[in-house]
Amino acid sequence: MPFAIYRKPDQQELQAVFQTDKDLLVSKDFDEKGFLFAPFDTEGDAILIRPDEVWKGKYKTEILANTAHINLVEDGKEIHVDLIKKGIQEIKKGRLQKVVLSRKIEVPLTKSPLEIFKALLGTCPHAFGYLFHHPKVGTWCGATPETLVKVKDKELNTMSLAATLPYVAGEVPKWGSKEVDEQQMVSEYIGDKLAHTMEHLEIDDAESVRAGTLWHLRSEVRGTMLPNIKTKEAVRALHPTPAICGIPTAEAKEFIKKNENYKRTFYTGFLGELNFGAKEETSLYVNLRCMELNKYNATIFVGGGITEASDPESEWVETQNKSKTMLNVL
Ligand SMILES: C=C(O[C@@H]1C=C(C(=O)O)C=C[C@H]1O)C(=O)O
Repeated sequence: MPFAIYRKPDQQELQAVFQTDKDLLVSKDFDEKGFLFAPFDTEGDAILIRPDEVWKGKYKTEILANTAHINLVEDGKEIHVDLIKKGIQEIKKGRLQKVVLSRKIEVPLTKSPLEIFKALLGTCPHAFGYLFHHPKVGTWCGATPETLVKVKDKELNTMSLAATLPYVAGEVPKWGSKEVDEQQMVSEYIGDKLAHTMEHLEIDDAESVRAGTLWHLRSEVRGTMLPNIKTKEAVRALHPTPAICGIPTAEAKEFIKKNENYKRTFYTGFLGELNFGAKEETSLYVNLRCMELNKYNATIFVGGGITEASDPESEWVETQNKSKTMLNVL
């Protein structure tokens, strides 16, 4: 039976949504109620789990340390480094400013989906952790640090999240100009994209936030939507954000589709509650730090933002560091 079980960031509660038949439901206008699971490609179907049964329960997250030694997967390095070089060359031609390039990693499975999900909740308490299953779509699991959009009445919250450094206990991250500029670019772009839908909009200064084994730079963004604007318009204005696609959006998307060596499907899509609960709130997250679970293996997805200032080797290392979040629990 289709279901999603999830824990919101920093919460001590688990929630689950079950659909009692196996129908594949699609949300067209984000007017329905339920749990949404949408792909990266805006032309693809946004899957909806109808909340026939809803369950909530207290869940004390058992905080787990990250494994001291993780075996990173070096396969595919040359292909990914070449892709990054190609991205930098394209940016130098002047049409593209930023493009997010990604890859997938196959790892044999030794644990059940539920064990993996519980371990992710323990290692990433500040993330939105989820386990999604639909017999006609597959099984996905992740712990994402990124909110796409939250809408309550007309109040909207989102964030500009970009730039990555490894987390080292007891040390504060030292951001370089590449990272600061990259995150600033994302903030400005989100501001521009939302401008026509909002009465007013505030974008906070960037702060360092921890996501499992990593640091990111984040600015919170909030505002009030114009009376005639619905969640659908806000989502369409935001997705795909430059945090996971690039700047300008159309050019970056085209470059990704043409040059990435696989189909992203639900990685860098978005998921979460749609018009949910008594107050019909929506809270959607970007599907990052995630994996697709099959019978015998897990497919992990990782990527990073490429700008003119990117160094291909460091960008490879960044995707390796991102993969630790998932490798840690497999
Ligand atoms: C694309 C990913 O993450 C995104 C890219 C980041 C970056 O380029 O530094 C940081 C956070 C996310 O917005 C990913 O985790 O796969």
